[in-house]
Amino acid sequence: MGSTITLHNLAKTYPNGQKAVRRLSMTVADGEFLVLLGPSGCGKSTLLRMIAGLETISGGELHLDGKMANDLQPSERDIAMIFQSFALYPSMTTAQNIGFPLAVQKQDHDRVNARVHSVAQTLGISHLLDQIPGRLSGGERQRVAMGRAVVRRPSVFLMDEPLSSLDARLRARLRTEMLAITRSTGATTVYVTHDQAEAMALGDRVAVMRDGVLQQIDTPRSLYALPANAFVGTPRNNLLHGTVHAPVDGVMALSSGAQKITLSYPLTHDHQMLRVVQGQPLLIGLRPEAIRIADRTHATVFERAMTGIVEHTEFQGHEALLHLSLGGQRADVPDQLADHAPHAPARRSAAAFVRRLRHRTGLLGRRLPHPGNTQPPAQPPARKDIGELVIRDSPGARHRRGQHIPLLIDVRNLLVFDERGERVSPDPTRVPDL
Ligand SMILES: Nc1ncnc2c1ncn2[C@@H]1O[C@H](COP(=O)(O)OP(=O)(O)OP(=O)(O)O)[C@@H](O)[C@H]1O
Repeated sequence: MGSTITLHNLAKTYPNGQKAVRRLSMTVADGEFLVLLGPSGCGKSTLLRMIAGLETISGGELHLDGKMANDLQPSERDIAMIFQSFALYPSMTTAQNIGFPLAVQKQDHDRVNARVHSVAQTLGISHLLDQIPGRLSGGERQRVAMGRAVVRRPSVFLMDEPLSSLDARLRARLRTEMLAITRSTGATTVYVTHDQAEAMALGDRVAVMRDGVLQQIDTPRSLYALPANAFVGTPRNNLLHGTVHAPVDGVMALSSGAQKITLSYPLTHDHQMLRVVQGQPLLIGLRPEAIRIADRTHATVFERAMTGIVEHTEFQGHEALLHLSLGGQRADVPDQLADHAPHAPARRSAAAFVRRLRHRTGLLGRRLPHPGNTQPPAQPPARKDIGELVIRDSPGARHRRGQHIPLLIDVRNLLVFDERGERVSPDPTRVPDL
């Protein structure tokens, strides 16, 4: 059995004034595996430690199974925590380390023994029960640490980058095992990582954080398909500066630098709505599946030709990454997003959407300057040295620096964000159809 964890406007300000978590609200369902994803310093560990009771809460409420838990002692929360640096008792054997939480509860020796053996078997470390940690490998020690967390069958697991010190193969194997164990116990899990691939692989849902602010919480599929903003979508997106052209008597197009992507007619609902942001500085997100290397003669009705110039090739064994220049300017995630809490879901009418778009892009009223930041948003510097576009290539292809590469862009897979990084296309009010 797991617990439901509810955070309501949870906040943490450290004594030095550092705001690590800002009014964060979400609910983790009973038995759910939730991944907290975000870059270093965004407040993931602080949030986890507040749930565990290891850090005081500065504001808001924490509820465990509907009961206010802000002031509960860690030992009263039925929570087990697993850290990156697994602190095992060096002089205790594997069996003693795993059984320790039960031993301190003064449980019957035979019962403890039986539980330790059963847990060790599940984790594949029965043959290591008499070893001390100094004689174990990193992976084995992490298994023992997991065993110690699992043995008392807590209703919540909190895991803080538990696998980050292990090599890639072991990490992949252990994370599958960890998922299986938490599923089998029915516990609720909150798992912290800054590894996007790990988050996507593990999470029932993924909560993306930036600078203490929750950006989006959703299933991995929805996060990938419909990122709320450029920050959430960036790790797998190429982000280009661009604008929408919508001449009254011509075809609508997006341009980036000297290159143009004409949209397909009849226009989709999402593309029709882009008319409202014409002429505005925008960010165009191109996911890897939106781009392929092929000549315009191979284009489907949804594909548009572009040309990239090879700046650099990164050989990765199973594939190569081509860094291409498009003659435009690569965009980075706007800093303004940092303090910007995502919008509450809006009404689903097109009119409301248009009004909101207009407001955001300054057609109606001026946007208020960000608190403490009265400067206009600065354009990030051009990074022409490595190109604006990174695409996958077959490892056998030998493209030379300076070579012109024909590209086809699928207009159905375009993401468009406003200059603050908020998604404007696909329609932000659309419910994922996945
Ligand atoms: N005890 C503390 N006192 C003051 N500031 C702190 C303290 N602990 C953390 N911070 C700050 O709070 C912010 C969030 O830290 P936190 O460790 O929660 O981030 P994180 O996302 O877990 O980072 P990482 O992935 O590097 O562990 C950071 O700016 C950090 O420097």
